[in-house]
Amino acid sequence: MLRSIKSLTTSPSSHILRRGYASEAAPDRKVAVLGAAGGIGQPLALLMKLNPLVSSLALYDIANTPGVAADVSHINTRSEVSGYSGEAELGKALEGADVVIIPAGVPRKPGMTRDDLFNINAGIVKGLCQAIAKYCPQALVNMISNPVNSTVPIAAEVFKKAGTYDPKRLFGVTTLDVVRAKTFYAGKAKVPVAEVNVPVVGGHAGITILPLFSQATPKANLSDAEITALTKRTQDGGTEVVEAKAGKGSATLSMAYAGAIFADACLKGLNGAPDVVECSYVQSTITELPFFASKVRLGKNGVEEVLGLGPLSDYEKEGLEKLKPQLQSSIEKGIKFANQ
Ligand SMILES: NC(=O)c1ccc[n+]([C@@H]2O[C@H](COP(=O)([O-])OP(=O)(O)OC[C@H]3O[C@@H](n4cnc5c(N)ncnc54)[C@H](O)[C@@H]3O)[C@@H](O)[C@H]2O)c1
Ligand SMILES: O=C(O)C[C@H](O)C(=O)O
Repeated sequence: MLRSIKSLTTSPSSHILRRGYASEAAPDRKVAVLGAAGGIGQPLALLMKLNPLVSSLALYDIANTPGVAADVSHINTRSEVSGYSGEAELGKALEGADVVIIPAGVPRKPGMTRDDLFNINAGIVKGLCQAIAKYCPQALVNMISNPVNSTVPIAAEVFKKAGTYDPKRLFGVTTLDVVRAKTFYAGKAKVPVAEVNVPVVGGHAGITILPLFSQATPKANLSDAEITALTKRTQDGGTEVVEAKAGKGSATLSMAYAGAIFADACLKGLNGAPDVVECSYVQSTITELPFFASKVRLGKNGVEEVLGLGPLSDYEKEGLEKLKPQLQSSIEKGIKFANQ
């Protein structure tokens, strides 16, 4: 380990703990972030450092981790922060992890699809998952690296080969689609954004992202044209950011926020909190596709229940049929790669 930094301000008498912000009764939980020095990794490390459910935060990247770890470690919250740099330290970063979050890999540039990242990111994800199978096979894996529609099937195949696959413990992080759908819906429906709920199902690329605005709450009387526009904006949300960043990467800050929400839900589930439900891309039987994003109930073992789609509008039924061939082919591509 290049550097192990203990936060100096996490003694039981610290201000935050005295205020009860971090429950002293919360069990110890280790979270590892792989790709922690990147555009998502850094703000995600910050947000996980702020999470009182985390007792140990391991930050891993192929380079530049010590600086990020030193910086984050000075924040006076519960978790102890350790930085790990380079493959030789990956095992230490992973040992004992309850949740592993993976934002490692290259982001899109304008004109690229997420699938254009496959050639580089598939190999990165495969290597990281082999290490997870070896060092923390029980961990809940939160896959952020794109193309998520393929990287999750790759992870599943790697774990199967290693004999450690548990479909309840593997998640594609699609929370950013939900975050976007909520924001865009609130703006259009003129309802308080904090009260909005919108399930987003399918996958995480273009038309495979299917927001179910017919189930959105609070209810609003939006026209078909408005629903179509909201759906398209949610599906193209990633591209909107890639174009605005003009070659400097894709969503990082909103993704870190979304990743932190999803990891927090995983931790709450592990700790036995009731009714923890988030959308995620998981092994699924609710359609004929082997992986599919939908609402998932989280618990002590990861996925407790994959919830059904609920009633769909005709527009959403059409969207569901359209996305299936594309999602199926991304899944097959991932499986084929992992078994090469
Ligand atoms: N799921 C989603 O909703 C979502 C949203 C945004 C971005 N993403 C994806 O997240 C990934 C990361 O995006 P970013 O903007 O943070 O990119 P980035 O280039 O800023 O950071 C990626 C980091 O990964 C590291 N890395 C590369 N290979 C590694 C390896 N083998 N082990 C550990 N770390 C490694 C790099 O050193 C870098 O620090 C991209 O694939 C992007 O498409 C997904
Ligand atoms: O769009 C991208 O390439 C990154 C991410 O998947 C997103 O939805 O923002």
